[in-house]
Amino acid sequence: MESFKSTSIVESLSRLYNVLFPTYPTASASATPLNLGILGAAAIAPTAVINPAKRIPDKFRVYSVAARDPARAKEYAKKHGIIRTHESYEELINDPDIHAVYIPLPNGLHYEWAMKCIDAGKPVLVEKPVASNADQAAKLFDYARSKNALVTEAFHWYFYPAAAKIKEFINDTENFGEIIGFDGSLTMRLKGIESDIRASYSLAGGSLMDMGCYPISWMRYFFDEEPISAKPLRFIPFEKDSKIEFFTEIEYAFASNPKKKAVIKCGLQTPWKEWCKIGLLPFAVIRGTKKQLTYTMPMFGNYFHNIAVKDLSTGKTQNFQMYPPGREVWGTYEFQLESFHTAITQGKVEKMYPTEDSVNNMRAVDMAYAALDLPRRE
Ligand SMILES: NC(=O)C1=CN([C@@H]2O[C@H](COP(=O)(O)OP(=O)(O)OC[C@H]3O[C@@H](n4cnc5c(N)ncnc54)[C@H](OP(=O)(O)O)[C@@H]3O)[C@@H](O)[C@H]2O)C=CC1
Ligand SMILES: O=C1OC[C@@H](O)[C@H](O)[C@H]1O
Repeated sequence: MESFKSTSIVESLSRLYNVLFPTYPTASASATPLNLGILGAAAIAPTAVINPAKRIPDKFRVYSVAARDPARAKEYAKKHGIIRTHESYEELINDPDIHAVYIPLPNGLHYEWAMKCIDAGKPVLVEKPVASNADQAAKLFDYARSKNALVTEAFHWYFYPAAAKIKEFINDTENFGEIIGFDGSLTMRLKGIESDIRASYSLAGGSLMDMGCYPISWMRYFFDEEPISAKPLRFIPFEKDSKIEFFTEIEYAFASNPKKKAVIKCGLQTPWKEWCKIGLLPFAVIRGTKKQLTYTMPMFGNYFHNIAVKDLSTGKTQNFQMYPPGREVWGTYEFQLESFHTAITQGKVEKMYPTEDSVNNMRAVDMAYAALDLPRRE
């Protein structure tokens, strides 16, 4: 609890200003940053790596991007200040000047291109979910191990210091009680969803794949236990492809306690009514027998986050924040990228999202699809 504190409005506004209007440090003269290459002129790359790299210019520089259409790559590179482009994904990963690769391709292409990066001898940060299903994820990491290669999933929330502090807090059984429940939610209403990669079964889309994988990963992280079964509570299919869910609600059960349950809500096209009930912001609620903790904004926490601890015996709630001292403006992505650098340069792979968690997370996603009677993503 000592590491949790309340943030004043002035602190919050000043931090928010600096997050929205960032100033970046310049690289030191002696710096030898790693050259990062991006596969695909993807919408997420500026948030996930291009801007975060500007905060750590001694460690990374975004060196190149490749797109299916080379002209698109050139335009994207110009817009984002990327040094050069490659004519194809293949050419980029095989260039000796590229030291590491980031894969923000559609989910269904993660496995294929991560395997190719291993063969090209490149450490690779793969967007979530790391593969289309658990078998693929297991194969990918087995292959990476056999080649002593670094392949890691971009579950950026994991790197925000508040997550580990919360875990420490809830694991103090004397204070928190036994952990018996979880509610996690990540929902949105995406514009242009019909033509989005998330609505394509052949690209391994779906709301569990895109959004649900986050609250599932929070559940597994805070519970430190794998679910044994999943029960579908609600499912709204995409009218043009019933294999794609636009909104899903799933309940998981656990072996340690038949009463222990976790409810996950995720939506690509969340019904307005549901949004009014659950709110727009992502959250993870961990229920103990003595206390209940609500972590609002486990991702994008540098804009704002809140940790509400309710004492179940008094009914009183205290609210805290945990902006990392000296790095208040850093988001999940900056911490993730810095860890990726440490893993590459110092071999500290334990800094990255654990590979067994990547596989088990996909197992929980596969389990949910089976429970919904929907085909696993391939
Ligand atoms: N960490 C995070 O916070 C977030 C992660 N993501 C993840 O990042 C990945 C990309 O998401 P996002 O950036 O929103 O998606 P985009 O559609 O913007 O980008 C996907 C890229 O994949 C390339 N691509 C290659 N083959 C295909 C194909 N057959 N169909 C469509 N695109 C193709 C395109 O690159 P090209 O330029 O070569 O045409 C495109 O730029 C997903 O895995 C998603 O889960 C997404 C959002 C947030
Ligand atoms: O990873 C993600 O996080 C944020 C969402 O808006 C997005 O769709 C998803 O891909």
